[in-house]
Amino acid sequence: MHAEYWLNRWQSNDISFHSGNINPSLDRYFTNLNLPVNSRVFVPLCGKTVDIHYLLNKGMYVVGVALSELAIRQLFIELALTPKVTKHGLLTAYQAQGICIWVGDVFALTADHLDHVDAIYDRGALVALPFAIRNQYAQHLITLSHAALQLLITCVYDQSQRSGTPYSVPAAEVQSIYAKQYSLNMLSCEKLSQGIKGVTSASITVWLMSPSAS
Ligand SMILES: C[S@@+](CC[C@H](N)C(=O)[O-])C[C@H]1O[C@@H](n2cnc3c(N)ncnc32)[C@H](O)[C@@H]1O
Repeated sequence: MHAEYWLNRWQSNDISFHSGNINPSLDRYFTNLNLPVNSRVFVPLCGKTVDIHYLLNKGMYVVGVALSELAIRQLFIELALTPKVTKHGLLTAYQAQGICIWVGDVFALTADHLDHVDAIYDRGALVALPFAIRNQYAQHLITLSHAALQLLITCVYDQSQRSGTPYSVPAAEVQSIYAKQYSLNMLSCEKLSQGIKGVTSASITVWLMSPSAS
């Protein structure tokens, strides 16, 4: 049901979540990640975000996962890269210089598929998932990446005023799913002047999450 919803959205080009511009919070806070060139950045539920172009231009190796093969074909066309495509069970890898995108369900991905991860960039991923699976997703990311440093962007609004994505993920929920493994630093929390999808009071919150010393 969940997969079908997203695949239909890509099929009908109903991709209002996709922006032609680099996410301003990524540009503002990328240096906070302090990543050397050739670091491996995991972009879960990546779609064809132009933030991947940004990360590649910063010399990062990008690893992503996305349900829609159509999105990933478009991503490689827009990057002007010809991927090598290989099947690995339930997943298909699209690879080119500096990038590997896994097409399939994020929950089918294992740490072996990803290899080492230096940082995670989550924009439009946690907030794309319903409450019932967000904790499972968060624990899965921790397992996949061994709790790699993470830049997380969420939106916050009164969920009772609308249903559907992007879901509101308030600070208390971020803390409850991530505080065990991470030290959480809210870099910013800014009101959206236009609100979000008809809800007038909404904000965007950016978190820098560093692995806790164990
Ligand atoms: C809100 S969009 C955000 C895409 C991208 N992060 C961006 O910022 O443009 C959510 C994306 O997650 C993908 N997706 C949803 N559930 C997924 C899953 N279980 N595994 C992999 N990708 C998934 C959808 O196809 C969609 O492209």
